[in-house]
Parts: sequence; structure tokens; C-alpha cells
Amino acid sequence: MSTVFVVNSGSSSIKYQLIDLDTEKALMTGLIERIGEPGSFIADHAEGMAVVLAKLGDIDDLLAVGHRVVHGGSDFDGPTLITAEVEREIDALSRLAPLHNPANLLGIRAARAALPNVPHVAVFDTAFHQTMPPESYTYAIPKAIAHEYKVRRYGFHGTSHKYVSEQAAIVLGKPLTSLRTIVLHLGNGASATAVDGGKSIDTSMGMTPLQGLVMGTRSGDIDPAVLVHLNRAAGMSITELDVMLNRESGLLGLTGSGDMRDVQTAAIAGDEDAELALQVWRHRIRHYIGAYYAQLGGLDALVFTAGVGENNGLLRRRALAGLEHLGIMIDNDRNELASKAARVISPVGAPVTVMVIPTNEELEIARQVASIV
Ligand SMILES: Nc1ncnc2c1ncn2[C@@H]1O[C@H](COP(=O)(O)OP(=O)(O)O)[C@@H](O)[C@H]1O
Ligand SMILES: CC(=O)OP(=O)(O)O
Ligand SMILES: [Mg+2]
Repeated sequence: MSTVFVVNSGSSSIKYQLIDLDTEKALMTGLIERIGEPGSFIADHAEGMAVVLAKLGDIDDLLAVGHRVVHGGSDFDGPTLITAEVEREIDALSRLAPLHNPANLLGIRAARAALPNVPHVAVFDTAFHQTMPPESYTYAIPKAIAHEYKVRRYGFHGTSHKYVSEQAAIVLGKPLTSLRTIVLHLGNGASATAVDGGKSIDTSMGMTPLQGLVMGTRSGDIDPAVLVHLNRAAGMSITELDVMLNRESGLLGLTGSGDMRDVQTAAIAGDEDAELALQVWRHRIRHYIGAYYAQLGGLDALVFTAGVGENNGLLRRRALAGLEHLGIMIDNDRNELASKAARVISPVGAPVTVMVIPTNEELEIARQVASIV
């Protein structure tokens, strides 16, 4: 037996799994939440990792440690052995993913110090999207500035989009290379990806994980001139605008809660702000479904994944209602079935197979780690 320990250090949490490569089962899983929040026992990521590593204890057959890293820029298109140089590059990319890369790096440093005798491998959220064509990743700004400052679309949640689109092909029993798929990763952060024959051809997040869908605390798409306007008219600084868009917007900004469960409960109770937030959330999802349907030249599969996508049938139904003219429809009984398994929720014979597929970023990371060590 050989195992890979996978660490997913988020902005306020550390998720971890010890995965047996032979069976692909998790021998140990855990989550440390609310790091650094008032009342939390854990002050920072270094302390959090110490707790995690104490739980891990001594493992004889540990092959390697895999780390989720959110931003890999254009330099990383696959799993990468972590060296001091790679750590420096991850650090340099922190500016482009301020909620994520610093936390990822703290996790890497703590784990490398505690487990110095095994290889540590970084698996980047951006890697899967490196197949996007230039017309998808280029912003129409002056070429020299874009080049100098690495301004382009990178895309995120790639490990999840890759895993889920491959699982979709397995559920359908068709070759991945023959499928046009849209994956909706709807968690706290959320993104949509168009996957053509197993390759990402477009995705809704941009240079940073701020662009695209409406998220828990992030605005998603916005006219960039809003920033200029708020700077001039309201005297808001660049830092204030950054905090507003990344941490105070999205569902939180529209309703006072960034948790979709609260928003839904409030909407059902008749709260008008919550109802509008759900409509904006849904409108943005449909915007991307339409765009990717056009880009893919048709659609074979549409897949829901992550916290909201996996667990909330009512919101799945709301997101897709009225898209029957595109061949996209949901079977209510299949959709309501309380199940943790990958499954089809469209009616038998529907032109587009709609699915719910639980993501497993940790397993995908372990597989990629095993592929290089
Ligand atoms: N039954 C549910 N209905 C609606 N939203 C849910 C449900 N269960 C979980 N969520 C949402 O899923 C989010 C977490 O999703 P997850 O994929 O774990 O995100 P992340 O990896 O970004 O932390 C939470 O913010 C919560 O709002
Ligand atoms: C990239 C990103 O948004 O990640 P998460 O959903 O884990 O915040
Ligand atoms: Mg996530």
C-alpha cells in the first residue's frame, strides 16, 4: 500500500485527506475551519497545519504530499515538484490570488518542515485551463501592458472541472473525447467551464478568482468602470475596492449573508433582497450556459458540482428552468433524490444529459501526484 497526503489550504480553512492509491479511498479526512476568526481556537495556518500533522502521526508508506495551489500563472500546466524556486513563484503569484495563494504557501511551508523526507507536489487550479485558446484568455487591452503584467484570463477550480468532466464521461459510458460538456462548480467560490473533448476551452473566472458567476462574497462580472466611478465619486481607495469586490459583495453584499442556505431560507420567507439575489445568481449562470452552448456548437452534458450544486435540487431546478428550448431539462423525481452518488437528473432520452457529480479535488490531486513521483 502507498498513500498520498493531500492538503487543501483555503482562505479560512484547511481540508486534508490521506488517500490510499491502490483503492483510491480516503483513509483519513478532516477539516479545520474558521482559522483566525474571532472565537476560533486556531490563530493562523501554521498553527492549523501543526494540528493537522499531529493527527496524521507517523506513516510508513507515505509516498508524497500533494498541495492544492490556486494560482499557477502561465508557467505551470501540470503537477509540479515543490522546490524553493517553486515556492518563490507561488509567492510571486499571491498578488493575483490574495485570498488563496498566501494560505496555500503557508500550508506548503509548514508541511515541508514537518515532513522533509517525502516529495511535496503542487497541483494548480489554473493548470487544466492552460488549453484555452487565445481568443478565450485574451483581454482587449493594450498588448504591451498585458504582456508586461501577465494580464490574461487564467481560470480556476481546474482540478475540480477536470475530475468532474472525466467522471461525466464515465457515467455516460462515452469516450471523453466525444463530449461537449458544461461544468457548473457552485461552491463558496463558483465558476463555469466549457469542456470540449476533455479540454477546457473557456471558463468564467479570469486573471483572478473574482470574475464570472455571483459567489458567496465575490461580485463576479462587473463593468470595470464602476471602480473608476467609485474611486472618483465616493473616494474609495484601490484597497477598499478590492476588499469590497472580493469580501463584501456577491450574496453577502446583496443580502447580508454569503451562505446560500441563509439566502434561500430568507427568499422563501418573502425577503425581497434575497429573492433578487437568487435571480441575479441564476441570471449569471444562464448567461454562461448560453455562451458556452454557442462556443461548443451544441451540448451533450451539463454537470452540477460543489457545495450548492451537489446539495440543492431546488436551486438546480431554478437555474435551468425555461431552457427546454436548448434541450436542457430536469426530471423532478431524479433531481430531488437525496443521494451522494454521481447521477443523471435529466429525463430519459433528453437531448442534454444533466448530472450531479460530487467533486473530489483531493482524489484528483492524489492521482496527479502519483503520476510524477
Ligand atoms: N444544501 C445546501 N444548499 C445551498 N447551499 C449549500 C448547501 N450545502 C452547502 N451549501 C453551500 O456550499 C458552500 C460550500 O461549498 P464548497 O464547495 O465546500 O465551497 P468551498 O470549497 O469554496 O469552501 C457554502 O458556502 C454553502 O453556502
Ligand atoms: C479559486 C476559488 O475560488 O476557490 P474556492 O472556491 O475554494 O474559494
Ligand atoms: Mg472549493
